[in-house]
Parts: sequence; C-alpha cells; structure tokens
Amino acid sequence: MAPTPCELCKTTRALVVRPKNHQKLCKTCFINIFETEIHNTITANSLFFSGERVAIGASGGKDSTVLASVLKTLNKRYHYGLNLVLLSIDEGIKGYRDDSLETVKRNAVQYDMPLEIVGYDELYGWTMDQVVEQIGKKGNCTYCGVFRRQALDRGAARLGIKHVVTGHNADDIAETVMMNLLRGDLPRLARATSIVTASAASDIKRSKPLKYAYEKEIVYYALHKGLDYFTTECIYSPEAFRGSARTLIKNLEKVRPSAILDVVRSGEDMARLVPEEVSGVGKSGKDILVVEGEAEGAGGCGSANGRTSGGEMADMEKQLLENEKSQGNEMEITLKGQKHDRNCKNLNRMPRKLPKQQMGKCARCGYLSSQDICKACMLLEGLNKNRPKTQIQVSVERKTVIQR
Ligand SMILES: Nc1ncnc2c1ncn2[C@@H]1O[C@H](COP(=O)(O)OP(=O)(O)OP(=O)(O)O)[C@@H](O)[C@H]1O
Repeated sequence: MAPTPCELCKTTRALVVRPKNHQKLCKTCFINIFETEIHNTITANSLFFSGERVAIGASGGKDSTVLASVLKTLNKRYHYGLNLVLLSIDEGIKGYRDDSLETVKRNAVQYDMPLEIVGYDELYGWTMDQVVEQIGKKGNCTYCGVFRRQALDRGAARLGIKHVVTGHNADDIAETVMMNLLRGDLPRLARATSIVTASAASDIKRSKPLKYAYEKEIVYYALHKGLDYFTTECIYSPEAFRGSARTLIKNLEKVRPSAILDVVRSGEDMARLVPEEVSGVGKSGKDILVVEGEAEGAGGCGSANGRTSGGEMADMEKQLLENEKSQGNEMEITLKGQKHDRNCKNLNRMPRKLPKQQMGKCARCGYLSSQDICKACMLLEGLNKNRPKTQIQVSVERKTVIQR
C-alpha cells in the first residue's frame, strides 16, 4: 500500500495521526502546527509582555519539559523578548524527585536557562518522605499540593520573578472540570478552567500555555523532538477520585477524540455562568483569584499517577481496582462555611460566596497570606505536634529562612 502523504504539505509521508482530530501529518508539519497552536494560545490570551522574566515550573516530566522547549523556540521565533528561568521544587521524595531533578539539571544546560531549586526541607523542615512516614499516605497529596504552590511562589520571589508558567495540559483541565462537576463545585470548576490565575496571598501570577494541548500530542512532540524527560510516576498513591475522572476522560476520548477539548470548552462556558463574586473569575474569564491554599487550578498534586494508556476493558478494570485501593488516601479540602454530610453531599444548596481576601502576612512564618495563619503553617502545626521535640526546632528556624 502506498504511504499516506501529509495532509498539510502533501509531499512528505505522514507519520503522526493527531489524537484530537485524526489529521495525518508528517513530523515537520506536526511539530510546526503544535508550536503554532501554543503561540496562538499565548497571543490570544496576551500571556506575556516583552522583557518579562518568566519562571517555568520544571519537574523534569514531559509536560514541563515540552513547555520549556516550546517557549524557548517561540521566544526566539516570534521575538517575545522573554527572560526564561527554570524553577524546580524538590519535595524530598527519594527514588522519584531526586532522579527527575537530574533531568532538569540536564535541561538547564540543553536549553541554556538558569535553574533554581527550592526544597521542602529548607522551607518547611519536612520532606514529603518524612510527611508520609508521619501521616501515612492518606491526604499526602494535599500537603504536597499546598506546599508546592507556596514553594513555587517563594522560589519565584527569590528570583524577583512575578510570573510562573506550568505544564498543565488539556487532559489535566478536563479531569478537573469533570471532578468538580461530579462534586457539584461550580466555583472551583470555574477557577480551574482559567488560563491565568492570581492569588490574594501572592503577587505572583500563574499561567498554563499548554491548556489546550492534548497530553498525547505533548508526548508525540517530546518524542519527535528527541527531548530529554523523566517518565517515572510519583511513588505515593494517587487520589482515587482524580484517577477515576482520568479514566473517564480517557475512555470518552477513545470514542470521541474531541471530548477533551469539548469538556475544557464546556468548563469555560459553565464558568461564565457562575457569578464573579462566587467564582473569583473576572469578566474576561482569564484572570482569576485562587483561594489561598486551594490546589492549583488543574487540581491537587495532579501527579501522573493513575493514568491509563490502553483502551481495553482490562486496563479500565485494573484502574478501577487501583482507585478502590487508594480510596483510603483521599482527603477533601473543605472551605470555611462549606458543609458536607457523611456521603460527601454538599448541604449548602445556594452557591457560597468567596470570602473577600486581603493580602496580609502569616503571623507565624511572615510569608504573604490572606489568613492570619497561612495554610502551609496550619498543616505544619499538625505535623510538628507529633514530631519528636528535638526536631521541632526546625520550624522555628524556618521563620528565619523565610524572612531572609
Ligand atoms: N516539583 C516541581 N517543580 C516545579 N514545577 C512543578 C513540580 N511539580 C509540578 N510542577 C509544575 O506543575 C505542572 C503540573 O504538575 P503535575 O504534577 O500535574 O505533573 P505532570 O502533569 O506529570 O507534569 P510534568 O509532565 O511536567 O511532570 C508541571 O507541568 C510543572 O509545570
């Protein structure tokens, strides 16, 4: 059978079938169209300004590695005038983050970008390995998510940078839309769909340039460009609910390739129906206020754990079994004034209003916070209570480190 020609250039042999629309493309046209779409997202949402210093949240995984590579290419091609820096958070997970950080160090050389690494142990006096040793796996993603959000802010502040970009992709957003729809949490759904997020607790904004990029296309891009990235998944168990939402989205994608983008777009449409004072999302739908301590727009730790690859029922059954096993690890963050019954049904029938947030300082660590005590300090309080007395000293020293 004659090779299929690329649907765009019509000359070279097609090597990639685009997951989102089944278009058959050659390698060069695929790379080109992928980059152009990210460029269109950046310009349509005016994500950057010339001369801006931007920190790329770099975990060494495929998403942030592709983000760094594409931003470097586009910055040069379209003269964005950005000053790009890699910012990595070392959560202190042996056999996972220590290895992925080696990849980021190589990326820093490959992309010729400065790299800043900020560790949980230095900021909080705890590594995630120690947290899990203390509390077990239940709720560990919540600790990690709250700590990481603040750590990225602190790392950026240390660099004098006011904009952090992350590698959250369309699949991540679709999962979060689905999770919040199933939870009946429209305000959080609205916040999760926004491409730019800002928090009253910080003057550092976040954005997601890969918001409309399919995870599979990100993997194809990384493979065809020969990018150096880390594939091992976090060793701590996934959140069961996110895993189930992920399985659902992947299965929908199999029967309807556009499902991922459709869910993202539906999420954006639903966000527009939620009053501003309830969602925190501004009129443009771009700028949003993140409730302090609320997990990143795309949700929780968002680790790749729980992802499925194949389309078979066996895969799904295996996934469901894993989700069932990890149910004990689930921990819901309930905001002040929100009531749930034992079956996790929200008892507040009326949409709650976001409490007005005012920037202040955490009385304990001195870092920017909209609460008297920041969320990270509240979590640390619980951890430190049960820590042997000789080690509590670290939390006192933390105040000195943070105020430096
Ligand atoms: N340890 C970290 N240091 C810096 N940024 C991080 C870190 N962990 C996550 N991020 C940022 O948050 C994004 C989403 O993280 P998530 O945990 O969902 O990983 P992921 O979807 O597997 O992404 P990746 O493939 O980049 O690891 C990442 O793409 C990255 O930009």
